[in-house]
Amino acid sequence: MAQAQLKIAPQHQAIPNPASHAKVLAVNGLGKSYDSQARVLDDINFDLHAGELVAVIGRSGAGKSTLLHVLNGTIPASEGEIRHFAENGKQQNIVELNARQMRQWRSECGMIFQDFCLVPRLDVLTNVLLGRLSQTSTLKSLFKIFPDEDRARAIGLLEWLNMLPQALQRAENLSGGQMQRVAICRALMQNPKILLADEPVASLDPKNTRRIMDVLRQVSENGISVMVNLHSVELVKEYCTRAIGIAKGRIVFDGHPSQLTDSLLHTLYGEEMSQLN
Ligand SMILES: Nc1ncnc2c1ncn2[C@@H]1O[C@H](COP(=O)(O)OP(=O)(O)OP(=O)(O)O)[C@@H](O)[C@H]1O
Repeated sequence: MAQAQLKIAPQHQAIPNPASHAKVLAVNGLGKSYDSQARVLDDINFDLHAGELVAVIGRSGAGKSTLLHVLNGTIPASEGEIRHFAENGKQQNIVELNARQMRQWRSECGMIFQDFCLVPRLDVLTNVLLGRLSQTSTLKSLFKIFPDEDRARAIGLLEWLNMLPQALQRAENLSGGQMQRVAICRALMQNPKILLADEPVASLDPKNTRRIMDVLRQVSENGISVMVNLHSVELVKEYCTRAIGIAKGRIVFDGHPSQLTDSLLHTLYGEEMSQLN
């Protein structure tokens, strides 16, 4: 996919529904408990399709972040299965992968973390190139030896997200919105089929928020399945093709954002309703 040439799309009038596209994930009976605590995720079931832009919503502590981390494999599941359907027809259960297979899975399932996880003292371009880490030897990355085609792709992605002027700046000198864009470039560098974004617009100003949401929409329109934790129902309704609502670790809503009624939102957010926008 040539994300590097993509341009931010203009405002969309109607949200398409890509639920009929190829299934990429089937999550069945997924559960998670940390230590001996009660279940943080309980009997989670859903399918994910190519090109969907799915918002994961719910009050603080509902389990949204945990869900994305379990899908990505950075946190192990306690029970259930996450079945991945690859383009070549192969299937695998993510919860059963060994370490090598898990590294491969993480290159297909990119994740943008809440705290960006950039290397502060490295320049922006190298941070983006580190997205190829699973496909490059550690020694080569240590000495910043990357193939020309990877460099060209990284530069293309930075250009797409208007970050090329900062390419040689240290990541630690960037603003939050700029760091978020670099984190997206790094995740896309892996050429993922699925992109998970854990609160990518938290603490961003309105302009940067729209910029990031426009990018996520563009990515999904190119066939990548995007799952994003969001706290703004307004953004969910404007951008997402589907919303999954979680309360106390269970899915209580799975449907089109336009179906999110006040009563459903009240079930999801309780007294946090007043803080929504
Ligand atoms: N590493 C951990 N060890 C123990 N408990 C954890 C851990 N991480 C999260 N939890 C607990 O799991 C529950 C769900 O947390 P999670 O971060 O997934 O919620 P969230 O919906 O993403 O919340 P927020 O919107 O505030 O980020 C919370 O009760 C939290 O305290």
